[in-house]
Amino acid sequence: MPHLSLEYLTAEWLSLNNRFEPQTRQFALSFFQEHASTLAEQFYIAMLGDAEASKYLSNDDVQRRLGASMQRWLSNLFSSEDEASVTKLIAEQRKVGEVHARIDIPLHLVLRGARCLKNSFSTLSTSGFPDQENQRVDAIRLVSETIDVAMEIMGQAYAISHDRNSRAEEAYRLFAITQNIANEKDQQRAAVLHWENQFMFEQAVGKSGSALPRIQASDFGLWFRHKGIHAFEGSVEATTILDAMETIDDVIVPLFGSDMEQIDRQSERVALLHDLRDKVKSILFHLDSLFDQNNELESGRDVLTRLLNRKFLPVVLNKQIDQARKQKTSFAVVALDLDYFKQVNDTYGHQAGDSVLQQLALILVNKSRSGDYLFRMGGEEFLLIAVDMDKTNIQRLMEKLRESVASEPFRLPEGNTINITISAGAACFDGHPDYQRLLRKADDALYEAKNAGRNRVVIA
Ligand SMILES: Nc1nc2c(ncn2[C@@H]2O[C@H](COP(=O)(O)OP(=O)(O)OP(=O)(O)O)[C@@H](O)[C@H]2O)c(=O)[nH]1
Repeated sequence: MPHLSLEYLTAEWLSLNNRFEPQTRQFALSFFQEHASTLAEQFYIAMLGDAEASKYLSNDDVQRRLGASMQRWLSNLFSSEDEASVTKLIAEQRKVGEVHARIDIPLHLVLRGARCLKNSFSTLSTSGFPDQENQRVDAIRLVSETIDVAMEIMGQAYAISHDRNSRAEEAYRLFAITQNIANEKDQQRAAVLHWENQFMFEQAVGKSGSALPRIQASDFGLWFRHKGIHAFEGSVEATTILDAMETIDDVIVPLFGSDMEQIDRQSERVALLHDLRDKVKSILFHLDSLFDQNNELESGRDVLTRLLNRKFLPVVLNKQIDQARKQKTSFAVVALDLDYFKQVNDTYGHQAGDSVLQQLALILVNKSRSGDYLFRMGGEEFLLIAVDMDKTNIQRLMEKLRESVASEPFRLPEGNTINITISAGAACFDGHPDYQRLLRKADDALYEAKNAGRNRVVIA
């Protein structure tokens, strides 16, 4: 999509400004400064009335900052006069459009917000020019046209980013299941059977309902709910597998529960086990079919470590945010970085450094769960997205990773071994829709861990 050039937009915005008297612009400016909190409040009430819009505004942090950011945005719109500040203003509108696309706010909601602001201005400004109706009409036109120009620029940046995200999302859907498809299929089949075995054993030794393992929380369950479901999105088989898992966990397993005495007649117990086995068979059958349909897809990974590269990070994070919101769960983002890695390269050579990176990737894969995501962000920086994770568990997981790395002798190509440590910083999803914030918090926590002496973990 071609961009309207910056020069063209700047000239248009300046000519819009010049069509109005300086005191009209001044009026708009002081009006917005004076009424910022009332406007934010009205805006908030109007948007919360819309179920779709409210989910983008319900986060406490968004709510707290809304008034201030709206005031800043409006003040800038009416205080920028010369060419340099208008150019800066245009860049700001583009950035806002990109943020909206990143957090996937539908464009019509942004336009609705703008309409709400224009409407509030024309209603509230009646007292500003009691005797001069013409000036009030002028001010309304200025405010309306300025907000429209801002929306136009935001909208264009939004569309460009959104197109890019959609393409990445589609590519990711194809990519997600294609990392060695035969392997993945075998691994996930084995994970289903492992859960079934575990369940059979535990119920045979007399464990009751709540203590019995649930398939949705098993390795397979996590993998399917977080990765498989995106890869196979829209297919009937995927829905059938999700339904089968739900029936197992919510209907069949509880019958093995504290009411076991009531189903202690052998025949009822056997019938229940048959039901369970049928559901597991159905999961395996549909899983095979999903893999078979998708076995010709391409893959794309970091060449050195075979971890994900950062290309799909935005898609994965947006999907996790969406899922966490819908299912009221949380997840964590962990930034990991090797300590003093430069010394390894300087002392033992680049090839030795490469081998350390590969061994580290292997440890991270082995110590995380198959539903988690591991990225190599570049150089010696890694990122883990730990699904279904809260603050207590992430602390435990990070310590486990840190200790595993510290205690592992890393083999170098020459045959000798060295010890390496990592530092890590984590942030848990707190309901805020913008994943960049989460990445920033994890990075800040990592920075803190480095500053505190390295070989340690910090949670934001
Ligand atoms: N062998 C190898 N080295 C890499 C690769 N990518 C980045 N590096 C090296 O990683 C090193 C990173 O150094 P720094 O950023 O100073 O970090 P550090 O030495 O680990 O120090 P701290 O992170 O502060 O503990 C540099 O020497 C890079 O050349 C790679 O793919 N292979």
